[in-house]
Parts: sequence; structure tokens; C-alpha cells
Amino acid sequence: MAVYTHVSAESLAAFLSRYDVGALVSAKGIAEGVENSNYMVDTTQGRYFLTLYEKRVASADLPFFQALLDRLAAAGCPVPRMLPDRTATTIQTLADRPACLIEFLPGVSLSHPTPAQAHAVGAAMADMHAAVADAPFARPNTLGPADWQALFASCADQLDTIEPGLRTRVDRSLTDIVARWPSDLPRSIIHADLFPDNVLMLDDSVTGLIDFYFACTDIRAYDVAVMHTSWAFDATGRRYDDAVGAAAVAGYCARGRLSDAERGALPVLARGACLRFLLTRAYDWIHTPADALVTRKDPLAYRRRLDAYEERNLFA
Ligand SMILES: Nc1ncnc2c1ncn2[C@@H]1O[C@H](COP(=O)(O)OP(=O)(O)O)[C@@H](O)[C@H]1O
Ligand SMILES: N[C@@H](CCOP(=O)(O)O)C(=O)O
Repeated sequence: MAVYTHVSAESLAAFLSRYDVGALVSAKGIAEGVENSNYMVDTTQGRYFLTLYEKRVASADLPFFQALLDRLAAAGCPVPRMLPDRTATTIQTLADRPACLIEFLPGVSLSHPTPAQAHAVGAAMADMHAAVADAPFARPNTLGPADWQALFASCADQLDTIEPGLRTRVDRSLTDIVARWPSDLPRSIIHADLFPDNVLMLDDSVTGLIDFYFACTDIRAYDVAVMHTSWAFDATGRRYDDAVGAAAVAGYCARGRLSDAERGALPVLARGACLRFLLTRAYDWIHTPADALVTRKDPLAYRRRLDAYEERNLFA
């Protein structure tokens, strides 16, 4: 469960009184997620989502996320807008954290997506990229290739406590992936974390694209690669489902386009995605406070995916 910061009923009621959303009825910490503290809040008028931003979300970036969500929502993408209070203030402070009240969207996150569902999420990603194609705002990727060496250094000494040999394994791939990283592919705002748990679905329809807090300006095909790494494997990273992976890419191409150069780069972009999530998971595995109500994610599930992408071209 990801609740790092506890909010008392009194302070939540006072917070809600700034909005036209009715009075607090109940609030409960959300079991999923690892980055922020999230609550599902019921009021006399409906259901809302409350996020208190923690470690990896800089408050200076919140206006970017707000503008991005507003733009995507205006274009018809199923994203939750951050709600303004009566004074038109959206980004607030609660329990000494930046905090936002957010639209609650229907749907559930899938554990075992089918090809049809992966196709739908690929299409939704292409629509999202189209909606931000000429967006007048940008945000650098703070977890891109230029940051991996420092991230590696911050946990290198403890990597072998997760799995003997992991330090050497990561080091070897890091050097090779960074050397091969493409520099001339189209860039745009990307989600950068469109895992199944960041997509809400009902049957085969996408009802919510959520958790944009890693969104940034980077290689557009990297978003497709991140999606592939997260949708085409089971949670342990042991079982690869070619039909799901192919459907996610096909869904993207049904509504958007991948050039030959972008397609050709997918294997190295996927290896980079594996490394990025392996490293952040390893960092969290090592540094998450013992009393945090959070389920740490297994770094080795991404070491296994990295192995799979290095064994053969899963995009062939
Ligand atoms: N706007 C929303 N509407 C409905 N459910 C949501 C919404 N945002 C998040 N959730 C639920 O909360 C979970 C955790 O949210 P998420 O943003 O992924 O957390 P974190 O940023 O901490 O990783 C999601 O998996 C989803 O089930
Ligand atoms: N998707 C990342 C972690 C980021 O957490 P999220 O709950 O915000 O998606 C991972 O699985 O490592």
C-alpha cells in the first residue's frame, strides 16, 4: 500500500471545504502505487482521488502535469484532471506535502491483459501522442540515459544483496545500452510509465490513463518500448507473451505511426526501459523506509526482462 503521509480526518475535511465537492464521508488509503500517497475520498457529492506528492515528484513540475492533463482531457483522452478549488487553485499543500484533488475515473487495472486489451492501450498511447504533438510545454526526463549512471552508483554497492552478480550484470548492460542509445528519433511528450497498473479498463476499452508523474519530453518510441516491457510479460518477468506484445505495437500503429528507424530502435529502447525500471526498483528495494505502507516492486522482474530482450529481438 502506498501511503507515506497520513492525513487526519480533520485536516482532510478542512482541505475539502475549499472545494465545491460536498462534505467528507470517508477516505481510504489506496493499496496500489509506489510513488505517492493516494486516498480514495468519498464526499456527499461523489468520489474523488487525493494525491500527496512524495519523493520523485518535484512540486515545480506540478504545473506541467496539470497543463498536460488539461490538454489531453480537452483532446478527448481518458485522463483524470486535477480539480481547482473555489479560488481556482489546483496545486495545494496538505500535511506539508504538495497535494491535488483529482477526478476519479472508472475501470480496473489488469493483471493479465489479452491481446485485444493490449491493442486498445497501444491505440490510446498513439492518441495521447497525437494530442501533445504541438504542446507548448516540455519537461526533461530525469530518469533517462544521462541519469542511469548516477542511479546505478547510488545503489551499486547493495545490488549483490538483491542477487549475487547483479552489480556486474547491470554495469555491463548500462555501458552497452548508453553507447547504442539513438539520438535522432522523433521526440514528444511521453507518459514514460504506461504500465498495466497505470491504465484503467472496462472489458476491452481504456477508461483511464493515469499516473503521469514521469511524463516528460523524450524519444516517442521509448514510450512504446516501456509499454511493451510492462504489458508483454507477466509480473515476475519470467513469461513473455508475444501476442500481447505484438498487439500493443499494432494498436499503436493502428492510430499512430512508427517509422522504420523507430521500429529498428525498439530493442535497444526496451533494454533501456528495463534498465531504468530495474534501477529505480533496486533503489527503492534498498532505500524504502521499513514503516512505509508500500509493497516494493521486484527489481529482478526487470532483470529477467532485460535478459529476454538481450537474448533475441522480441519485436521481430
Ligand atoms: N484518477 C483515478 N481514478 C481512479 N483510480 C485511480 C486514479 N488514479 C489512481 N487510481 C488508482 O490508484 C492506484 C495508484 O495510483 P498511482 O497514480 O499509480 O500511484 P503512484 O503514483 O503512487 O504510483 C492506481 O493503480 C489506480 O488503481
Ligand atoms: N511503474 C514503475 C514504478 C512506478 O510506480 P507507479 O505505481 O507509479 O507506476 C515500476 O513498476 O517499477
